[in-house]
Amino acid sequence: MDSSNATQIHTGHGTIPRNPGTDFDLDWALSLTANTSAIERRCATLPGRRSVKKDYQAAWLLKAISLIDLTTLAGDDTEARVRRLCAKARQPVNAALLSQLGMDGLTTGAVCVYHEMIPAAVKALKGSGIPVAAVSTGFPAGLSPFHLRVEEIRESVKAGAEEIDIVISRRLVLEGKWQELYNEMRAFREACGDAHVKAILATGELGSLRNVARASMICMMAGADFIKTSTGKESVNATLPVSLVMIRAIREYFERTGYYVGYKPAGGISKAKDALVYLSLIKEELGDRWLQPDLFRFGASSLLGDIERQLEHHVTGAYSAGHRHAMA
Ligand SMILES: O=C[C@H](O)COP(=O)(O)O
Repeated sequence: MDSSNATQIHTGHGTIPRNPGTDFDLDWALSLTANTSAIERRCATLPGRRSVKKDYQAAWLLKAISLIDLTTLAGDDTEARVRRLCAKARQPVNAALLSQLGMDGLTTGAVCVYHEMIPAAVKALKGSGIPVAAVSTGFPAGLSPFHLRVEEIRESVKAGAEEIDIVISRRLVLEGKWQELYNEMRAFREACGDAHVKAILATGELGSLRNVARASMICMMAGADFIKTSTGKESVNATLPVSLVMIRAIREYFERTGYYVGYKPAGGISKAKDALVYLSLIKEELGDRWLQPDLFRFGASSLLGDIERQLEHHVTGAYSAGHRHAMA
């Protein structure tokens, strides 16, 4: 494997090497299995656990905001909608509330749009440091001609996207064509150049958790910077069992290669309490280092609204409790 593409990723949390990928290793990929009932048992315990402590809930909700790829992926997207979304990414929560919480300057992790909307997003985010992510390669089905899918990546990078969310060919997983999947992912990664590539597996269409584990590993071997569950357009999108399988594949890849790969659950995550469960899962399975925007994102179009409502309740609750205390 030529690792000349390997670069350092500089973040506010230190420098990590970008995943250059490894040689194709079929035995390794096929050694991954998934015990569905053990995975479901593990996931069932998560919502009741307290890795993300209740007392610190507001802080965790603020952390969740910093990890959102704020998304609009609709056929009727307009530049005006994208501009509004970018304004929200720059200032995700009411400024007075942020100030009360001591979090002036908080932004979302990125804004995620279709190719046509990249220029509007780049312009609206100028100077903010918030990257534009573009979905690509014939998103969401990924069934356009291969050379056009590769070209779409190049065009999106040229237009200013710093992150590219590609979709894999699900049929390659369903037909067990692992070498072809590796080659496809490798080509997508190369077309991205310096832009970070997130590999969307569309897990709801892969047939089994074992396929999810193997597809995760193949994409990481081929140089994915992130693996992502879903497009948001499948009938089943991000779930906890799928997340556990993908996260454990990330851990195994890290333990064997020393390379960090990020994780992005996406699709249908719209409640603050669900976001906290995902953060618990990451904290327990991968550790705090993965709870930074360079290694974790939520792909979500409506999560921010619920987090904002919960934060408002929290602050109002804290103030009224303080008020009661002061008047007693
Ligand atoms: O990648 C992001 C997803 O498409 C967003 O899905 P959502 O609209 O269900 O939050």
